[in-house]
Amino acid sequence: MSKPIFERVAILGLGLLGASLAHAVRRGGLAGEIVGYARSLETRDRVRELGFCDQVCDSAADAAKGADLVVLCAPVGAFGALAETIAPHLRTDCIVTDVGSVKSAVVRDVSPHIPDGVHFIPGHPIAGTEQSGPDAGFAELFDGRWCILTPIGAAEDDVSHTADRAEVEKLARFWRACGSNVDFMDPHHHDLVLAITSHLPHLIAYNIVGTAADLETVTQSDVIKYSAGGFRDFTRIAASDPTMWRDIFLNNREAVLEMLGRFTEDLSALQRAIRWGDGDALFERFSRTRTIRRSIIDAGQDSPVPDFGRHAKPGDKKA
Ligand SMILES: NC(=O)c1ccc[n+]([C@@H]2O[C@H](COP(=O)([O-])OP(=O)(O)OC[C@H]3O[C@@H](n4cnc5c(N)ncnc54)[C@H](O)[C@@H]3O)[C@@H](O)[C@H]2O)c1
Ligand SMILES: O=C(O)C(=O)C[C@]1(C(=O)O)C=C[C@@H](O)C=C1
Repeated sequence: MSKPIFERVAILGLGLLGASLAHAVRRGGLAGEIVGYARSLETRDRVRELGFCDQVCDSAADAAKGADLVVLCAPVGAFGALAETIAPHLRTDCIVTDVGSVKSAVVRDVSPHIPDGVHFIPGHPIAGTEQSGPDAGFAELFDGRWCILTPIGAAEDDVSHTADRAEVEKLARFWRACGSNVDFMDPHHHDLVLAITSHLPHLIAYNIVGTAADLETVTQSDVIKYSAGGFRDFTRIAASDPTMWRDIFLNNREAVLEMLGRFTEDLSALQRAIRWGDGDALFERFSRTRTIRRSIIDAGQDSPVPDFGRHAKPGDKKA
């Protein structure tokens, strides 16, 4: 158990990410007090029952008051309004951060509301599951995963010239104590990288599962009964929270459209290779992608099944 890094951590939004963060903060003893806010009474009551916050407030302003760390954990489309609501109540010198899956739009929406003397340091833990809500949270979610911080004005991998250098380092220390590895990027670069590694895969999953569900010649029960490994993996991703993902696509539009354009061209090339029986082209492509998978495993970015960080929680029965 470490010494607390913050006196009062306010977590606004108590779904998968907010709840997991509260659990991780408690596990590490990283805060004197964990205060939570959720929009609905039902969630607030459930969080009181689950007991992972020391206090659950009925308003975001009350939760943020007196906090030296405020973490926005709602869907990214809600961040601007949340920041506006809490702004007058923020303690001077407090750090405001977030866990949103896009960064440029968050900087655009939140920065205008941040008062002088408050440090806004956007962040994104690259850790999640397809589950949502407060019951889905667990302390191990961030263990061994990357958390990307995108301090405003910092070049990639270099936070030395941000005005908030000491605060950036404090926040990085906090995420490390939550189990993460920390990296720095500028928001634009983050959005491009995540567009290909996270957002496009989700779009493809939503689309392929939707296509299968709409087929007339293959019934839905055929799809469910004979769902092979590949399709099954897509259905897990396509079960992710619709509000969260709507907000991600609306707020990372340009980067996603750029990656989607490239993807569509590459898909057309595969289509052509199949049509013309060009086995060499298919073989070359599949061999190249196999190397990527091996590099991910070699880099320790994939874990053996069952993967508690992604598919299940410790204590869950093996499927
Ligand atoms: N789920 C993932 O895999 C994952 C991973 C990394 C980052 N994120 C980011 O974390 C954030 C939260 O995602 P999650 O998976 O915890 O979602 P979730 O649906 O489990 O939880 C979101 C919470 O925010 C609350 N909320 C919704 N609208 C709100 C509003 N207008 N004001 C205040 N609260 C509101 C919801 O009631 C819910 O409690 C998102 O910004 C998402 O992009 C998610
Ligand atoms: O594993 C999953 O279920 C996830 O989708 C997690 C995932 C990802 O794409 O890797 C989803 C969104 C994030 O912002 C970060 C992580």
